[in-house]
Amino acid sequence: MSNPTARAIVTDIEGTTTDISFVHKVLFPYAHAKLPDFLRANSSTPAVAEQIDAVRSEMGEPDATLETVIAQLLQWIETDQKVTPLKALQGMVWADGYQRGDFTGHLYSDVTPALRQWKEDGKALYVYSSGSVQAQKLLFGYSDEGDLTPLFSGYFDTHIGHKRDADAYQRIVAELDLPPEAVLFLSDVVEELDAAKQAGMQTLQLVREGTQAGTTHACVTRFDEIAL
Ligand SMILES: CSCCC(=O)C(=O)COP(=O)(O)O
Ligand SMILES: [Mg+2]
Repeated sequence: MSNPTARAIVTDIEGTTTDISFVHKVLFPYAHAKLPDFLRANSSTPAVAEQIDAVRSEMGEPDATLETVIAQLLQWIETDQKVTPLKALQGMVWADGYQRGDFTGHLYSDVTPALRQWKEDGKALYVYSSGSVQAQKLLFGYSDEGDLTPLFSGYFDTHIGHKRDADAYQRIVAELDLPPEAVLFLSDVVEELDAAKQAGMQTLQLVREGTQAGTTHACVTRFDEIAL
């Protein structure tokens, strides 16, 4: 599989670099367990208070109590909602877990060698995930393979737009200051790849165990099948 014109690679995390089950069986349960006490203890810290207010706005309930906000956040975690303030708060809670060594960021074994090779070959590497930029930096900074953050030139989360929305990819390409066809987007989710393709980007679907191949995007099962 060859994309010789790609000058930058933007990668998704969950289902692409990282096992979905690490996100759903380690990260989400950790956030579910720790978030309530974290919020009760830190609700007046400005960075936390800002996100609590953003949750109230998303709920359309500006006067919601902290306990109502907590109940809403837990329900969003249970149903895997990609709501920006939830993602910001999850990142804050996971920081403690990574720093204490409760877990490391899972990466498939083919990911790190490929990232290192692409970087050495002069490709610029970026991440685009629904997880917050803080959460992305934590996952790669405290990964199974050590700190990989020096490999990346930048990170994008839902502040740039939602992953199934072509506008988000247009904004990413504008920030990279490259023509869209020079940027390759890697993801396991067809709707995300469709949106990136609509924005003019190259696309490649990762079909990891447990995910399904789409119809219109080229597919690989591992990063070492991608020749750039
Ligand atoms: C950044 S690690 C946490 C992953 C996460 O919270 C998430 O929602 C995964 O979304 P993705 O866009 O990487 O599929
Ligand atoms: Mg994914």
